[in-house]
Amino acid sequence: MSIASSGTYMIYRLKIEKEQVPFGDIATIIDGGGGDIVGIDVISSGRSHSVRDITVNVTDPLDSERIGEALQRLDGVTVIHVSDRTFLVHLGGKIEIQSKTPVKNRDDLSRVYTPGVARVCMAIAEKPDKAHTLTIKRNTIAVISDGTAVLGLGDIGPEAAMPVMEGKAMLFKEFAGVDAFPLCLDTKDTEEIIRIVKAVAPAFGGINLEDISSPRCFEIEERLKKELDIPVFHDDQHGTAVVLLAGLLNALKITGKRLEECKVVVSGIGAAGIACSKILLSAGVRNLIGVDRQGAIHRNMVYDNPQWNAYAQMTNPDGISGTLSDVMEGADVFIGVSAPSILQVDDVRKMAPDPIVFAMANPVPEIDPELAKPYVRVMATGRSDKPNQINNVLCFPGMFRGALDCRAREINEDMKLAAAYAIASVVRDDELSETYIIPSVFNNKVVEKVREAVIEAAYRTGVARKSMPDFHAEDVDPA
Ligand SMILES: NC(=O)C1=CN([C@@H]2O[C@H](COP(=O)(O)OP(=O)(O)OC[C@H]3O[C@@H](n4cnc5c(N)ncnc54)[C@H](O)[C@@H]3O)[C@@H](O)[C@H]2O)C=CC1
Ligand SMILES: CC(=O)C(=O)O
Ligand SMILES: [Mg+2]
Repeated sequence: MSIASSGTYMIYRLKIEKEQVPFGDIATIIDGGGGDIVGIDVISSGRSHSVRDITVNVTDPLDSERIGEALQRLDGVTVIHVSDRTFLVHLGGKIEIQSKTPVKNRDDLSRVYTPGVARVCMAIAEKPDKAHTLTIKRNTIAVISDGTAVLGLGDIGPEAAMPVMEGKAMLFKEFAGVDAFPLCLDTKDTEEIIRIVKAVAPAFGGINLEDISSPRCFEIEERLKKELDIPVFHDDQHGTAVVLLAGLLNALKITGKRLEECKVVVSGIGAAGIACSKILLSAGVRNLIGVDRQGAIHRNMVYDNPQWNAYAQMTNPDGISGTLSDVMEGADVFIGVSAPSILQVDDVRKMAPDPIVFAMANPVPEIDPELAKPYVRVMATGRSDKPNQINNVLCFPGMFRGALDCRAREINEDMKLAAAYAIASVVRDDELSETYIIPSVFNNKVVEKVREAVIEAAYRTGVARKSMPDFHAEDVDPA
């Protein structure tokens, strides 16, 4: 299974000599090279030649190169250029800033900027809390990364991380109306990241940390949570954990097992793996074994990573050691947040009856779902081109929508658990099946239900700063 196995659209702009080349020859080359023609647009047509854009779906980037080369070799065809629709959508970035009010004349100018703006500044200077209503803080969060654990691509640096962070920002806006601004930092230093985030925090109503590698991500999040009065949420930890729990609650309804009696193996004890393990323990799992590169994490070892020492105390009650393959014996549930293709079919075959496999590494899962399918009862991945997509996008838009709407000072454990149950509840019992345990990211009930559950939990736990009765009134009265 490759990064692009869902297919990508390539556009070949060809100059075709009409007398020399029947279109069938071009179609044969594309078809033989593994491409599907999905569109033909005539760009210009003269007496002797035409220029056409041929849009082709290819599953492997290497196929697209081979098709281009084969077309170039065809007498009477000139390949003018080849473009990749995925790259085209990234040209100049994917988001922009827009004004909410026009600036057409002197009167507009004097209200949005000086001198009028000065009165608003002074109102905030006298009562800093007004920043929540009179600035973008009310609806804007920062998506912050240092580019060290980007998807499953690893430490690819801040510039290369930007397309993912811009993508997250789009999803916040599209799904929940939250304005999100991507900030990729050119430092891996924990203290410097904390200092920078604190310094930019006045402009934002929340901080979404993204793709920061472990174990630094834990300290960065913990410190920022303590030192800031706005929600700080490391999405790879908690967003993933919330959606995983939602999916597992529904999968267990199908297999008829209880969390308390399941043996759960978690592969990859990094940011996502530790948070997934913690949420499962707080939801009732007792027998959970974490496995990383050197095998099962257990309490008879002392690890350099302090997170693992704490982890060993909370998990693996029988102190089992061994490889991933060893601990898969009799497991009811496998959760993968580690690396591509590390789970073998034989490991799945060793699992207890009705096994549940969530292979969530992106973009390539721990096991190809097609290979695992004959042996698992419920299979899920992080991918949008397969059934049961377990992806944190089901959580973070609604989570921040709710947190901003009640002006929560933090996102706590109750809010996360509430979000998980809310996501699970979107799939009704009469809809539930092996291939439908988790709602689609396009199901608009998800954000609504997560928002409501998060707000309710925020009030219940005393972290909401808007008073309940004023809640809707203030939405229409920004002063
Ligand atoms: N589907 C989803 O919503 C999400 C998926 N992920 C995916 O989970 C994976 C991990 O992400 P993070 O926790 O943020 O990264 P991380 O870098 O914090 O943790 C990864 C962990 O996996 C371990 N690991 C690497 N290769 C391994 C192997 N061969 N066997 C066992 N353990 C191995 C590493 O040592 C590390 O502890 C990535 O592929 C990421 O794309 C992460 C967040 C959300
Ligand atoms: C989905 C996501 O946040 C990740 O793979 O890192
Ligand atoms: Mg991420």
